[in-house]
Amino acid sequence: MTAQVLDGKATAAAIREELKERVAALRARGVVPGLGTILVGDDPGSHAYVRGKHRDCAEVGIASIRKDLPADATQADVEAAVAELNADPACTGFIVQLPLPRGLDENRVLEKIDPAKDADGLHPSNLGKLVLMEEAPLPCTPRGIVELLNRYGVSLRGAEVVVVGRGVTVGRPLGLLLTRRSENATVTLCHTGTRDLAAHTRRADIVVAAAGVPGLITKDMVSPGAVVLDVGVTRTEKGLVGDVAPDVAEVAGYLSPNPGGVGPMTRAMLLTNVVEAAERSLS
Ligand SMILES: Nc1nc2c(c(=O)[nH]1)N[C@@H](CN(C=O)c1ccc(C(=O)N[C@@H](CCC(=O)O)C(=O)O)cc1)CN2
Ligand SMILES: [Mg+2]
Repeated sequence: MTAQVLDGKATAAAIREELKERVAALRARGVVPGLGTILVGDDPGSHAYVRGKHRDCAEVGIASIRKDLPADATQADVEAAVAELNADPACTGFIVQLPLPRGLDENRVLEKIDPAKDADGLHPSNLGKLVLMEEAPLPCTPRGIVELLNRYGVSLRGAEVVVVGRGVTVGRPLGLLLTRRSENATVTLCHTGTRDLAAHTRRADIVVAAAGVPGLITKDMVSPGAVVLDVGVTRTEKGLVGDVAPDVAEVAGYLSPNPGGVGPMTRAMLLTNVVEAAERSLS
C-alpha cells in the first residue's frame, strides 16, 4: 500500500481562494481585516513563518501590521507591543510568534492580548472557552488538522486518535477539539512519559505526531490503513525532518507530508480566524 497524500499545500491554497471572496465582501461593507504580528529575536524559522503570514494576508486582501523586536527585548517591551496592537483599530487580530526567546514569559505575554483580537486562540480565556465548548477562535494547527481531515473525507466520529505531544499550540488543544461532540473522536494523549508508545499508536485509526522528535513514528508502529499526520518539525543540516519516518507511507492509508501538510494548513487557519473575527464584528 502507498498512502494517499493529505496535501496541505493544495488545500490551503483552495482555502485562501475562498477567503479572498469573504474578504472582498467585508471590504465592500467597509470592514478591512488587519492581522498584526509580533516577532521577537532572530530565529530564522520564526522569521520565515512570519514572512509567510504577511504574504498570505496580501494574497487574500487582509491588511497586515508587523512589529519586529530585537532578541534582547525585555518583557516590558513585548507587553508594550501587545498593548499597541490591542489599541490599534487597524489591527482586528494579532499573534505573538512563538517561541519567544529564553527569559521572556510567554504565558504572561499571551495573557495581555485582548481576547477579542486573539487570532491564535491561545489567550487563556479562549483556551478556557475551548474547554467549556463555547465559541472562540481555535488554535491554528489543531484547527488545520481537523479541516484537512474533513476536506479529505476522513471521519473522526468514533475514531481512535492517538496524539503524540502535549504542547500548548498543538497536542493539548487538539485533544480538546477532537473530543467535542461535533468531532466525537476518542483521544489518547501520549507524551515523553508514556510507557510503550507503540502499543498506543498501533491501535489508532489516526496518529498525530507532534512531538518534535525526528522519525519518532516508524512503520512498525502504525496499523495498516491508518491515517498519519506528521506535525513535528526539526531543522537539521539536511533540512526539515518530520516526526514520521518516510517508510510509514508503505503502511498508512493517508499521510500528511512534512513539509506540505499541516504547516500550510496552520497558516490558512490563521487567516480564517482573522476573517471570522471581522465577520463577527458585523453581526
Ligand atoms: N503564535 C504562534 N506561534 C507558532 C505557531 C502558531 O500557530 N502560532 N505554530 C508554529 C509555527 N507556525 C506558525 O506560526 C508554522 C509552522 C510551519 C508552517 C509551514 O507552513 N511550514 C511549511 C514548511 C516551511 C519551511 O520550509 O520552513 C510546511 O510544513 O510545508 C507554517 C506556520 C510554532 N509557532
Ligand atoms: Mg507540514
